[in-house]
Amino acid sequence: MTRKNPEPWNGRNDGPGAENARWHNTIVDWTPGVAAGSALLGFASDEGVRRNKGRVGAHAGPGALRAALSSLALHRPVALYDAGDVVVEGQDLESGQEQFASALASLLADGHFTVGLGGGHEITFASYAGVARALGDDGQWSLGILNIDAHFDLRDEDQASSGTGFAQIARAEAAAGRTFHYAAVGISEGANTKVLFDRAHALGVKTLLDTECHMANIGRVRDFVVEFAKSVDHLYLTVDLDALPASVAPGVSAPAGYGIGLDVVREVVLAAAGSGKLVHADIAELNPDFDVDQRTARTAARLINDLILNRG
Ligand SMILES: N=CN[C@@H](CCC(=O)O)C(=O)O
Ligand SMILES: [Mn+2]
Ligand SMILES: [Mn+2]
Repeated sequence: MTRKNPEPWNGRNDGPGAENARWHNTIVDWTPGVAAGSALLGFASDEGVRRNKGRVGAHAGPGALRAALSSLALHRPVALYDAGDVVVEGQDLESGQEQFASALASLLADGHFTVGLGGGHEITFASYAGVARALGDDGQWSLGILNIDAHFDLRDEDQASSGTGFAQIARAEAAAGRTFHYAAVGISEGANTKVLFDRAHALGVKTLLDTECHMANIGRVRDFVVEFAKSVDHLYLTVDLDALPASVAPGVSAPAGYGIGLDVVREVVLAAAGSGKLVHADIAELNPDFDVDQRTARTAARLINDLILNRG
């Protein structure tokens, strides 16, 4: 595992000034002591996907997300920082998760809003660990974890993977004497066995199925997010891109057979961003090897942009 410094951002340049602002000519490298803003931290890992028997390639996700963000126009002044990547080398996922958690906790302690760039969904335990450290590991705060995903990722296995993150968090929260607050949006009945649904039920997971997530039902979807956010002190949003239809997000390990529409995902992201509770978000499972015309990366980039610009 290593820490990689940010690389230069490039993109279309239409001239100087705020009216020509894009990500690449606005974002600067994070350095200690910079004014609070929004900071990107990559997690270049697919060791969790490999352990979960998926299609590897997500280690290149952070670079592909930056490339898709670079030319996006910025319509409001915003302080953007790139804090580089934590790179998981070989099979040492746990050291990488620890290093990501430590770097994330420092950024949060400095007052930044942070966005984790995955990487497989093994990023979620690293994100959680960093947020918990920043809040105070032994504190009695409540953290809501909102996951947009086709999968519960509640596998109960000896070895951590991209499919175990929320079971690991549940155990960590119980060990700290806190209640586990987990809400999942876009869950597919076809992609989760009864064992996983039963585990979700036993853990009190609030669930919206993919079949419930459509625009005719958007009021209920929005209420679900708003009520969940109200019920906790702090919110962490994680977006697994395999929640989207395979036509929108082909570049993932496990493309959705059904999937929830981008308009619904955007509403969920905006509701989380506007909750006033959101401290951290991450985007998981982008696998550039299977992407088509950067379709998945571009979609993810718009969601990151929406999240940062609409955070209340
Ligand atoms: N993070 C992904 N988790 C899914 C993967 C499913 C699959 O590979 O088909 C899971 O473990 O259920
Ligand atoms: Mn998934
Ligand atoms: Mn997942």
